[in-house]
Amino acid sequence: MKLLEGKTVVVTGASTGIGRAIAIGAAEHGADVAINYARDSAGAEQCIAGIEVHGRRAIAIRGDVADPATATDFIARAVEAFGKVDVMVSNAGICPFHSFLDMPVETFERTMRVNLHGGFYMCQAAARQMVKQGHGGSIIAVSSISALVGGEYQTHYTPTKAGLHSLMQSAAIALGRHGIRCNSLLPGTILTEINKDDLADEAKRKYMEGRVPLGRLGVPEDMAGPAVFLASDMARYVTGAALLVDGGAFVNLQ
Ligand SMILES: NC(=O)C1=CN([C@@H]2O[C@H](COP(=O)(O)OP(=O)(O)OC[C@H]3O[C@@H](n4cnc5c(N)ncnc54)[C@H](OP(=O)(O)O)[C@@H]3O)[C@@H](O)[C@H]2O)C=CC1
Ligand SMILES: C[C@H](O)[C@@H]1OC(=O)[C@H](O)[C@@H]1O
Repeated sequence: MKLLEGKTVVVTGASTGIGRAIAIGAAEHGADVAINYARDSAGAEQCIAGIEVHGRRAIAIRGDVADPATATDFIARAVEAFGKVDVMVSNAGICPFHSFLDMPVETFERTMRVNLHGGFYMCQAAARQMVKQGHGGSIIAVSSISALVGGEYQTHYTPTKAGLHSLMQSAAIALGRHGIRCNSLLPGTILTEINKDDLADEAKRKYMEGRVPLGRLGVPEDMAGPAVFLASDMARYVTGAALLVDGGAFVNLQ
C-alpha cells in the first residue's frame, strides 16, 4: 500500500544520511519530493536519482538552513515545481563533537543556528504555505534520542534536539486548527557521515552497539518507515508526539 500518493514532500538536508533515506522512502510511497542540501551536490544528485527510480518527480535546491531566506526560497521553489507542499521533514543538522569547558563560541552558535533556528524557519515557512493551501499537512522535525539524554561532547547539540521537540509541541497547538500535524522523530544512533569519525573509535562503537537491545546500530533506511507513517493519513490523529526510533537503546538501563 502506498501511503503518500499524490502528496508533495519537502526534506531538508537530504544529500545523504537520514534525509536522503526519508526522501527516497517518501517517493517509494508515491510522493513527489523537493530536497534541500548545503554543499554536497553529487549526493543531492544521487538522492534525486533514488526518487526518480520510483517514477516520482524530484528537485534539489541548495541553501544553508541557518539563513531564514533559504526557507522561503525552498518552499517557493517546491510550490513552483509541484504546486503545493503537504509534508515538511526538517532534518538538516550538524553535530561537531566538542568538549564543554572549551567550546568555541562559533561552534556553539553555528550548531544552534543550523539545527534549531534552521528547523524553526523551515517549519514556519512550510506551515505558512500549508495554511494558505487550506487542506492541512504534516510537519516532522528530526530531533533525536539526544532530546531525552545527554552526551559529554554534545552540550551544544542536545539542547537543539530538545528544542526541536519542544517546537513541535508548541507548533502542534498553534497549527491544530488548520489541520496541520506537528511531530518529532527521535532517531537513536544511526550510522551516517555525522558520526563516522566518532564511531571510528572501535571501543566507542562496540559500547554504543552494546546498548541496543535489537543488537545493532541503525541505518538511515530504518528512519524511512517511521517518517512516512508520521507524514501519512495513517497518523491523522497524531500530533505533538515524539516517535523514538532507537532499537530500544533509551530504555536499556540494565
Ligand atoms: N545519525 C544519527 O545518529 C542521528 C542523527 N540525528 C539527526 O538527523 C539529522 C540528519 O543527520 P544524519 O543523516 O545523521 O547526518 P549527515 O551528516 O549524514 O547528513 C546531514 C545532512 O544535513 C545537511 N546539512 C548540514 N548542514 C546544513 C545546512 N546548514 N543547511 C542545509 N543542509 C545542511 C547535509 O548537507 P551537505 O552534505 O550537502 O552539507 C546533509 O544532507 C540531523 O538533524 C541529526 O542531528 C538524530 C539522531 C541520531
Ligand atoms: C551524531 C551522534 O552520533 C548522534 O546524534 C544524535 O542525535 C544521537 O544521539 C547520536 O549521539
